[in-house]
Amino acid sequence: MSTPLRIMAFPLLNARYEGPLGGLDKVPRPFLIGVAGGTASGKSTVCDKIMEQLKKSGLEHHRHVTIISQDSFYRDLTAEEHERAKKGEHNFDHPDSFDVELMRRTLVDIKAGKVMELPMYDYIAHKRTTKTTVIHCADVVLFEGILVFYFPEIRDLFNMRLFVDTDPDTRLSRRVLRDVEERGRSLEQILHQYMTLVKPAFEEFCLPTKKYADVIIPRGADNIVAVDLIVQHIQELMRPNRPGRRQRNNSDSIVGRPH
Ligand SMILES: Nc1ncnc2c1ncn2[C@@H]1O[C@H](COP(=O)(O)OP(=O)(O)O)[C@@H](O)[C@H]1O
Ligand SMILES: O=c1ccn([C@@H]2O[C@H](COP(=O)(O)O)[C@@H](O)[C@H]2O)c(=O)[nH]1
Repeated sequence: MSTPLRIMAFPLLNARYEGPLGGLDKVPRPFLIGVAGGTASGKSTVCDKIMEQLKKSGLEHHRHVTIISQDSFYRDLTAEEHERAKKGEHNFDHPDSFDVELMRRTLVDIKAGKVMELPMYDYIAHKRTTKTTVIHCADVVLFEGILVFYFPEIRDLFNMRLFVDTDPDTRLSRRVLRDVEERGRSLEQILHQYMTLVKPAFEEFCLPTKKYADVIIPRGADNIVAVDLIVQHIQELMRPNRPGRRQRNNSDSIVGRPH
């Protein structure tokens, strides 16, 4: 049995939910950022960079930042599915692989300021682990995953949407190295899963969601300029008593947006 998600307590006194960018003078806290992109595009690395830079800023503007992964919301596998997964034949890249309602409720609770404990995912065992990430008093929550923009009920919860756009050959070579080193896969299994399931699902379900991004980050974490601009923008939005703060307009963008 995999570990269920747990809510530890009810809303914090200072938490509030105000919808995208709140009212004219308030920014929602936590500020929820969706980070999508293909497998091994650098989503986690970009999130780490954003978190590092937000935390680095002076004490006065110190931010509590948490990163969570869509992989915590994979549905539990049946024994038969688990056997297929071990051979690289279960489709973890299809939207049906995720428990979308659980994902939605969890994000709504996070936005409402509830203290949440989310299990981390074990890619070797193909299930959630007993290791958890606790979300508590976060100013910024980054939610990363291949299909975080695919489901409208999830997509609409984000205050900012980033898409990490990395060349497919680069992604495949990174995935091979990572899955051999960290996820206990053989080269044959990685390539078989990639060609039959991962690549077709990327083209059908993930790539079309790029159009929902506020910012597209070419080359991922190598793109220092894009990461710096994003961090500056978040800092500016979250600056207390910022004059003239206005509501988010869906046509707003920071670095660029798709056509
Ligand atoms: N800019 C980069 N240069 C070199 N290696 C990178 C870069 N970004 C990510 N990686 C490596 O590629 C692999 C996948 O990166 P990761 O950030 O985990 O991607 P994702 O979260 O999209 O799957 C990891 O092993 C990571 O260390
Ligand atoms: O048990 C599992 C769960 C997921 N995968 C693969 O992982 C990637 C998503 O993770 P990234 O960090 O974004 O690469 C997805 O493409 C799945 O194919 C898996 O192999 N096994």
